[in-house]
Amino acid sequence: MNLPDKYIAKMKGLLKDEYEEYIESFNEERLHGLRVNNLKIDTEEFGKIAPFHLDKIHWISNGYYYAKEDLPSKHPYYYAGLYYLQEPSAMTPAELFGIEPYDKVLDLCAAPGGKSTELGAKLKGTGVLVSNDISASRAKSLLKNIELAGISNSIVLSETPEKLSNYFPEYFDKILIDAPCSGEGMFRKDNSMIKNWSEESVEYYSDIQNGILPFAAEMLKPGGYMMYSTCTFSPSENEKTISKFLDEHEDFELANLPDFDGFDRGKTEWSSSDKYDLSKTVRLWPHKIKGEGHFVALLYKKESETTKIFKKYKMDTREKEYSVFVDFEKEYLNVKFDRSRLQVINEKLYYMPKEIPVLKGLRLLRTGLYMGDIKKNRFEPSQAFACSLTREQFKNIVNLDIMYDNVIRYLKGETLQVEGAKGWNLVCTQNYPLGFAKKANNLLKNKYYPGWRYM
Ligand SMILES: C[S@@+](CC[C@H](N)C(=O)[O-])C[C@H]1O[C@@H](n2cnc3c(N)ncnc32)[C@H](O)[C@@H]1O
Repeated sequence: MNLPDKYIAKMKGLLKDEYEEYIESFNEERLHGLRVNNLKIDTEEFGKIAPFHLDKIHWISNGYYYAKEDLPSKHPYYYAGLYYLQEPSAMTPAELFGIEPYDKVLDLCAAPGGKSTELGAKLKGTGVLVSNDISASRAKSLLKNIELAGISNSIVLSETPEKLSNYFPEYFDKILIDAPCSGEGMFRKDNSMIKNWSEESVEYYSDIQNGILPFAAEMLKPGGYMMYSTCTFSPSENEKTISKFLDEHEDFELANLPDFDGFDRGKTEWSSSDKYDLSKTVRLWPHKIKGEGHFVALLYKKESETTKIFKKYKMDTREKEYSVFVDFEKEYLNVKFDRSRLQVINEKLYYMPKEIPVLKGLRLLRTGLYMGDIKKNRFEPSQAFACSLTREQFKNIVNLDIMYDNVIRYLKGETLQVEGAKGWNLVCTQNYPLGFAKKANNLLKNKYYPGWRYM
């Protein structure tokens, strides 16, 4: 491991007696983590059906370590959205945040969606999840992961925090800032992070973090919580960022995070003042826990009267614009969608979250669930819609046995010759939805989204 001399000197200074243990942790194999998507399947049930070598991650209720040779990204259950592959320590912020159904949640630096997909699962289809990333290309993978996970109540954006703050004043109950950082905690997992490291890069990221936090604060309701996390060790990006923020925001205070075996705490002596008890924050070290490096802080915005109002989004779609969907619903669905949330935009039908602000002028990748396309005489359901459904919600099912190659053939976009009712079918494996197909004559026409095909 070729660590920069200046980095070694800095870590020796921070860790003192513990430095040798830290360095030895680089000789250990990196760990592989998988987080079960509880929107689709219960954690214990997944443990029973998954053909992987699983070991529970002790501080993550739905997290498992898997063996490298399991290749879970190649398994059809991955395509059914049953889990997300994520480094174990990176699961910590969403696990500790205390998201509750009906919360309005913002994930400000969200791509590619490791934490957003869990925040969405914890909302259980209620409230609203706004997932944003400043990088338009990274926001595209974020959208895919949100759709694959079956999260239906989300807005996906690619904006600056400053611009967002004009649209969502004191709107959110909870905001996660998983900040861009110098990535020191990922050195063992990703060698390229080492090459990009310099003392200047630490200062560069610290400036960005200090720039993001005040805008996040403006979007949080009084009485709401803001979580700040990084995957780096440097105090300038962790304790010092938090103490600087608290110096400038007297309406905020640090909230305590729980303790688990192997957790270390943040250090007040590593911040720029002794005014705040940084031991309420959490530090994860690769020599103390089976995971990489992470820092997590929880901030509480004190209660006060909110004076901020946001301009409400008004639905402006009349039933006749989506009448083809109503026919589709009668013929194929066992659920009825709330008419007041259906919105047609450019011949696409969306199921919108409730009580959202006007979004005009923002770089939007998705508002709500993209259900499908309104064609002249018919409705064409989308891949995202298939991912949001359970087997019970659709009338015609083609259930492919996981043991046979028809599952992979379907995911590759091939036409199958299998039994099925005429018209639209929800294709599942072991009753977990994968996508749509349309039965005509004796063939099952494959409607799996071409951009997501199995490679
Ligand atoms: C640590 S990564 C986020 C990882 C993500 N939360 C996950 O769990 O998959 C930080 C992200 O912040 C984004 N970013 C950088 N500067 C930003 C800014 N000023 N506003 C919003 N996002 C920003 C980057 O594009 C990057 O995707």
